[in-house]
Amino acid sequence: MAIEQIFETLPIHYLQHGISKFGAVNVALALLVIVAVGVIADYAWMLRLRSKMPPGPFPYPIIGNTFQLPDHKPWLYFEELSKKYNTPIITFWIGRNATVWINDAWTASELLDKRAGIYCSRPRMLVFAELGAGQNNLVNLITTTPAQRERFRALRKLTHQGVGIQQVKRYRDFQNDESKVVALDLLSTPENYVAHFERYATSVVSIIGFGRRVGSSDDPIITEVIALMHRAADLNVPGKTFPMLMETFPALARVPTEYAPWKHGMGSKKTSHRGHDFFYSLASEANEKPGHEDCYAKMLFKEQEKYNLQTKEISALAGNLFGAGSDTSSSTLITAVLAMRAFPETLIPAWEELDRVVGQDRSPDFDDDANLPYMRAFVKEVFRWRSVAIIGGQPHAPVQDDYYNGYLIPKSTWVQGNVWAIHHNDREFPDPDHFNPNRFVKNHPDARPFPGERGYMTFGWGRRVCSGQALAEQGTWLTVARLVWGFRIEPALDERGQPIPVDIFDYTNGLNMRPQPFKVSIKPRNERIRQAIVREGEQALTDLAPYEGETKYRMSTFRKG
Ligand code: HEM
Repeated sequence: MAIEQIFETLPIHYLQHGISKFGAVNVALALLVIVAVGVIADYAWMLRLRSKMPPGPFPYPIIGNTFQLPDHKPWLYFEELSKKYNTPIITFWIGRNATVWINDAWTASELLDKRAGIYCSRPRMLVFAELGAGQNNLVNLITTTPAQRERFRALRKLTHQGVGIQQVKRYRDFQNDESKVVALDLLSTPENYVAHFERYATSVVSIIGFGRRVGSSDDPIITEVIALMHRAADLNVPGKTFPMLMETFPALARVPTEYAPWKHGMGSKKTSHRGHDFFYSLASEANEKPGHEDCYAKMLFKEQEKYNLQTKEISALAGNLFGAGSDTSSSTLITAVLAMRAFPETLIPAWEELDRVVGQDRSPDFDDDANLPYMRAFVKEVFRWRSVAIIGGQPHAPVQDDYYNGYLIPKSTWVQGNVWAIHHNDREFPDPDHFNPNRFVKNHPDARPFPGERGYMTFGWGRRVCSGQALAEQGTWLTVARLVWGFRIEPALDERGQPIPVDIFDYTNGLNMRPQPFKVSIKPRNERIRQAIVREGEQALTDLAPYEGETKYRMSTFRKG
């Protein structure tokens, strides 16, 4: 803390006065001594803290370990460090901030689930929160004081009124219809499978939020909003380049955005927290439009007075549907296609089960879930194999000092669950890069103990566990089951007729990761199934007609300020 305080308490007029009285050289020397003493005191504080915290690489003054971070995929590096220090939790200094990385399922469960009351907060996050979605957005909300905790409970309750476990059952009809449209679209333009998944995921949350479906991949909600979410996910990976380097040098965040290229446009007053005004406008537009009385935006306005909701809060709650629920769900579906392409042997038992239980004249429905245990295991393995939120989303932070195995984890420390390492531990998941649904088949020899009933930690932990988990799980199950039931996912061929290989490690470097574009052949399994897909898809489009509509707002207009 010492250094920041020195700079903050050094008003410029004292400096001018000092220079005229003692001369520039003397003042410069005095300043140097003050800075040196400050740095030494600060470093002593860091090292003292380090001696009590979980092990990790030795930090340097001011910069900590920041410059030891790799250029890409830091989760692999933290997994390695955990092995090197032979401990499930390690400490890594981002500048002068100690961050703790949990690399093991049992430790994550012990700290983040069992001690959920302690690890329920978020740390101060400069890039993701203060310059990004806002520290007061539910996803980033700090909950150290009783007032903050009360606000957190209110915002979380409102979110659950939109996408809680009970609520999302109401959405099954249109979610199912949108998923049938995906299958229909895959018949005509299979090469655009990524766009179809993005449209599906965005449309589902848009109907929930605003009573309006997204019928085309050219809809600005996709071309502008989702593009922005991708950018945000890419910029928010711990790293030694800007903008994340501002976490190491927080003073740089104070420079006005127009003079600070390192901020990558973040924190601009004109855009007021990443398009907030845009989401508020979308919500109030939906609120004023007659019909779809049960959409989330209308509920927020109805509850505005009771919960004293501010404009920014309405905006953030509405925007979170897209921010948290669209890229995540579509990336998971892309991963499912990669798994199906790379591990075709896993489809044979799935087809056997689907043909036996569902048949070929209709696609699987929510009611079939209980009778399709292998399909359920298949989807769980999709969530485990390449989890989209690869570092568990935003960090947690303890609301008080805590001890684990004798190590101190100080209040407000940045605590991150390394989902990559957790889901790649040989002890729980032998041969972890092998896509193997049998790991989740009850009593199968490939199944291993894992904390919690789900068998994976893809949706986070404790009080901050993903609010949209039920929605994402039911939609992913249904769409993956429909894909497996309906299609052969096989190698695409190059111009010489040779199969084009895929690389199961070639993923993006984002906070939410997805496979890099890959080519694949997607064809209906047979004519009978093709006809069922057409019939169901066309009916779904008719049933979805009441949700057709346009918004007059464009995010680009707001962002130009
Ligand atoms: C496959 C899809 C999804 C995945 C893998 C996912 C994963 C996550 C993860 C890992 C977190 C952080 C949890 C933690 O801090 O412990 C999170 C938080 C959150 N997610 Fe999701 N998510 C998905 C879909 C959704 C959807 C569809 C919605 C809503 C429509 C949603 C809304 C949220 C919200 C509001 C939070 C913040 C919770 C808080 O801080 O209290 N997510 N999600």
